[in-house]
Amino acid sequence: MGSSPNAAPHSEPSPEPERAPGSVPAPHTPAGRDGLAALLAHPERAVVALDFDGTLADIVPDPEKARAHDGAVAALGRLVPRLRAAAVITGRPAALAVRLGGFDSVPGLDHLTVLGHYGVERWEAATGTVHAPAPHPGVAAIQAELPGVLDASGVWHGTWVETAIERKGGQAIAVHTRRADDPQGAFDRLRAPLAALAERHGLIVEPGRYVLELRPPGMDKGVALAEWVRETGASTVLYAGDDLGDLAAFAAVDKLRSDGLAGVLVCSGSAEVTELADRADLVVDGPAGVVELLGALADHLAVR
Ligand SMILES: O=P(O)(O)OC[C@H]1O[C@H](O[C@H]2O[C@H](CO)[C@@H](O)[C@H](O)[C@H]2O)[C@H](O)[C@@H](O)[C@@H]1O
Repeated sequence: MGSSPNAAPHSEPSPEPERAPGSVPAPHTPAGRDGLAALLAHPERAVVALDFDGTLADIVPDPEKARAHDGAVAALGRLVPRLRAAAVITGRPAALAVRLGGFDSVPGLDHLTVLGHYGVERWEAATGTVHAPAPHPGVAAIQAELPGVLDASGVWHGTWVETAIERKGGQAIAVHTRRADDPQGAFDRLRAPLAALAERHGLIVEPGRYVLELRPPGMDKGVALAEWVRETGASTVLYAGDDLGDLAAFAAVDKLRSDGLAGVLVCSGSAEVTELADRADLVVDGPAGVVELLGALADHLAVR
């Protein structure tokens, strides 16, 4: 997709990773192979962090209808008890990710952490509670102005504007173009006016898969991941993501590796986003491939 977050679909299949012994797919980089070897040798020192939409959940036109891919929660339930810790790091509100993912009250996931809104919110399975800061005042101001800005863009007509807006618990607001007649054209046309709107109210625009999210600055998945890994005391980290918002987490893993930790970067591959595949140690075939990887890790660790 080059510099655009949403590439034109193509028909090339995702690369099929080689299989390491025990049928865990093998990373194609030396650093990734070292990271995987460290995870398999000492899972009690390893943590796994995963993005939600596009990584644990298939992309669907209506954000409310996203659900964890079949087998994702079961695979996590088998893998996570063998690790030091696990987290889901998502742009979604933490409680919504928990509901859509079905992560609560799952055997094996009783110590899962969900970091929502790119790390601003935190949900712990152990307590079932969410910690969230007070909303940035700019979000409410933008909510009031946004329908007018979208109407003026001419991308949607009438009530369709409302289907484009995702009100994210007052902490951020997302504009989706996937259901517009021309999703990429709408995305391109809205980018500048939404950037201007965000700037007027002290927010930033986070571009994603046919989505432009207006959210407060100061936190990203890289900061969230690095802080959480430090907190766990882990010496190995595996991170899996699919979208531009995950690049900060990829950069954090690179930095942790330069500090001496072992790491594995997994791309949940899609035709819509190619930037992560270029930087990953391992590319798998979307959420189905992620679930297969989690299951293979769990199987391997079960027979150790
Ligand atoms: O960090 P993530 O868990 O990947 O969340 C990022 C955004 O994902 C969601 O939008 C994406 O998934 C939708 C459902 O499949 C899809 O309709 C949309 O086109 C995708 O961009 C979510 O709705 C956003 O709020 C998240 O910020």
